[in-house]
Amino acid sequence: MPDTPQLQAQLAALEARFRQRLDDELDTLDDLSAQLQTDPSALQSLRDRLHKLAGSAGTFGYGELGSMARQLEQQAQARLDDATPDAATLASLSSAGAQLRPLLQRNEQSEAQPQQLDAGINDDDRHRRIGLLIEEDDLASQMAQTLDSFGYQVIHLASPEALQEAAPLDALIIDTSPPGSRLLGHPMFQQAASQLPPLLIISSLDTFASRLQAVRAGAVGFFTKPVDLTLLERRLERSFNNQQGGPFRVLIVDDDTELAARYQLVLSNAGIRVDAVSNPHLLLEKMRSFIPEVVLMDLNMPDYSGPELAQVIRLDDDWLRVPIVYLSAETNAERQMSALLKAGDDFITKPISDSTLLTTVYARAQRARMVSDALARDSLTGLLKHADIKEQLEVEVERAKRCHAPVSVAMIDIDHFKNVNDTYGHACGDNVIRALSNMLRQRLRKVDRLGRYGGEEFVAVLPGCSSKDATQLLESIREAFNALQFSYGGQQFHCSFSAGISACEDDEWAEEELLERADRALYQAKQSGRNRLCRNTGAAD
Ligand SMILES: Nc1nc2c(ncn2[C@@H]2O[C@H](COP(=O)(O)OP(=O)(O)OP(=O)(O)O)[C@@H](O)[C@H]2O)c(=O)[nH]1
Repeated sequence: MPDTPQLQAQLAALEARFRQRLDDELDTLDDLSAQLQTDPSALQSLRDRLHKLAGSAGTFGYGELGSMARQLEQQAQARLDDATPDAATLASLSSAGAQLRPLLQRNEQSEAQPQQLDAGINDDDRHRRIGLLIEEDDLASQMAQTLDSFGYQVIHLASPEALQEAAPLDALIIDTSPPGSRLLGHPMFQQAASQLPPLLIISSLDTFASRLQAVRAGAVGFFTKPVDLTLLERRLERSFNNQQGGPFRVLIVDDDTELAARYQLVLSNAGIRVDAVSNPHLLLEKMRSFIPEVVLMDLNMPDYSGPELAQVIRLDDDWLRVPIVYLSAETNAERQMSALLKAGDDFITKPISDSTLLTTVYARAQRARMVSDALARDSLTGLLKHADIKEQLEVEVERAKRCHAPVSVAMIDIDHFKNVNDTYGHACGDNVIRALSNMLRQRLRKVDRLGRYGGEEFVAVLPGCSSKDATQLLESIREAFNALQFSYGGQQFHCSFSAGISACEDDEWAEEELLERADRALYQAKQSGRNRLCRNTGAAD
């Protein structure tokens, strides 16, 4: 595979150059911020510099810094558009460099400890920040408590003006129901939807007009009182789904290793995971171990043609969802068509510009993931289905072997769930299942994989996590779930779960063994009284 030292050196050189530029850039931002106090004309330069930084930082792995630069850029733009002085914006812009510098340091620290980053529980994943603009104290505190138990960080906002100060927010929930509320008419909500976090609106009016007003305000969710908090949480989660799922995986099939290395450089620089095969005999093996979401296929190779290899891939039902894109200097439309009729989904014509390559791959990968997700996800919980979580376990075990890193598996089963159904009804039981799945999803990291294994049984795959770390994490979720209060028909009740944990802390284990061990540990947890975790470390047991 073309993961050559030269490529690494190229990437490293690019990154080092950017890192060096960052120091200078933050110094310049400091200067401009200071200048802003006395010279308003500095605002335009400040905005332009922030714009550039927002565009480049993420590409080089400084995602948080890039997002903050984007927020500041938007503030500067808003101020440029509106001549009315605004003390809060001015104060924020006057410390632009100071706000960005800690994010750079934070990035640096996490870069310095890649192992810890992998093995850490939850800490690498910032809790999602949810702003609440809710006047009614009872609703605000009930919502804060529920969102907190799902692992969100709740920020209470006293007024729309507080929005800027609270940025960056991952979502904003506003209550428009108090009589005479003009919240949605506030200038803060008149800006483009792309400049606001995803908006969820609560209203006391369940009418077409109130829904239309919500849509026009750019809402991604609309709820009438009394608010079903489980449903609201689910909608929140759905609005985040597009942002989740880890880097796209792209496989390049090309006998020209130099060229493949070039594509790899461009794609991996944009955060895409890339692998390459130059020997077609290894193609199927690579498909199975890497599980790509897009295949980039050279059209003409010495002993094989691209369409032949594409057809070999298409013989296997498992790969029907994976788009195959030909990379070719072939511009003849008829010949392109003939290749596509055999197999394959798209053409990119060589020479390929970096942006064409990236755009095509992104669009294809995004769509493939959406289709895959829609097919793979369980309708009640939105989690991966049985077969798909097993597939993800395979991917993670392979990765763990490659990186010599641990991976843990947790099998989680709600206790006495039949009683919940029998006492409160099946619909209420469904809500309990949803609540646990939402809580797990929130409290696990983005890199973790979570599936609904059976009725009230879940499987979590935790890459980079030792069994000790996994136990600690699951223990905190067990406590939070047990503390969650469910209500049904005026009755209140609590639920619990038991879990079995196993881990692969060396390279020898197969995924089946991990699942079996977790299952045995779960059985043990049930036998010893439920509402507890048991660990199966693989040591004589
Ligand atoms: N509401 C609801 N119930 C389900 C669903 N899938 C499975 N169940 C029910 O979950 C219950 C599982 O019961 P059991 O396997 O006996 O286990 P349990 O009562 O949880 O007891 P322990 O696991 O031993 O603590 C059965 O009554 C199933 O009908 C679902 O999607 N929704």
